[in-house]
Amino acid sequence: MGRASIAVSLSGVRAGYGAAPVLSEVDLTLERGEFLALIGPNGGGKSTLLGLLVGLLRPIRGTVEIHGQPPRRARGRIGYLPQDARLDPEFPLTVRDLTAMGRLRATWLPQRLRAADRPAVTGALERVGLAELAARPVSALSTGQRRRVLLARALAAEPDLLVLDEPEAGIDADSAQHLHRLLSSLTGRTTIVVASHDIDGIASRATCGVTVDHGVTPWPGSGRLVGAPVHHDDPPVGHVPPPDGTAASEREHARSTRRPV
Ligand SMILES: Nc1ncnc2c1ncn2[C@@H]1O[C@H](COP(=O)(O)OP(=O)(O)OP(=O)(O)O)[C@@H](O)[C@H]1O
Repeated sequence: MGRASIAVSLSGVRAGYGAAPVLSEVDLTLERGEFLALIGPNGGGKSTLLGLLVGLLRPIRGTVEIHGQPPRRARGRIGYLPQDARLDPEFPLTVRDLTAMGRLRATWLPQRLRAADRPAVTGALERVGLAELAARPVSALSTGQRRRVLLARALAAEPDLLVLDEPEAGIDADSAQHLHRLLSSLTGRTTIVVASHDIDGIASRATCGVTVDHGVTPWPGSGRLVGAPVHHDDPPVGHVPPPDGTAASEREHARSTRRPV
């Protein structure tokens, strides 16, 4: 694997919000088109890791690169679904408006949507099954529908890297099935990083995975992910199921109590 095919690279990363780091010694390399699942306990650092990828958080130590650039410079290539997006209910924004924000560049200058942006917006709404609600105010949506619009916003960017923080949260069973199919259809073309507690759904569809618990531990078969640099004779990208176990909650617990190696 050459440098050009590397989408995400974290090397010797330590990150957090205060004196004690949340994440330490994180090395992780992801090839273009791979679908990486992050699982782990509450507070383990999944959102923190995603924040590093999208440039919301800078590492205390180490480097983070997206397509060879610092994340802030690569922002135009990243679509991000945050876990906790605050939407002002008083702000008169339609479903289409919010989705279209995914097309805007990261700048404070006023911008107009170009005609060429419209198909991407319409396509993103169709992909999340909200085309019929395009003209509805966001304030009139259910929690799950709002989540799906935010996913549409991330998709509308037509990103090289899609970063999703618990996309399954609050959505119904049909929408979850839809989401699984969507992620499978993007795999191989778009690099995907998803933090999820949906081990049997989303995480089982990933091509590789790590448990995040103040460090990262690759799932069996995903060893290539940890430790840069990556070499040409690495095994090909393939589906890597989450470790076996019994009930999903037990599996989650087993993983969440495992320490980084
Ligand atoms: N903005 C912040 N300021 C201070 N501490 C924070 C902040 N965001 C997260 N933390 C702390 O960092 C740690 C990791 O949080 P993070 O949200 O990354 O975990 P997570 O694995 O995504 O958890 P969950 O599964 O609950 O979403 C937690 O102890 C949390 O309290």
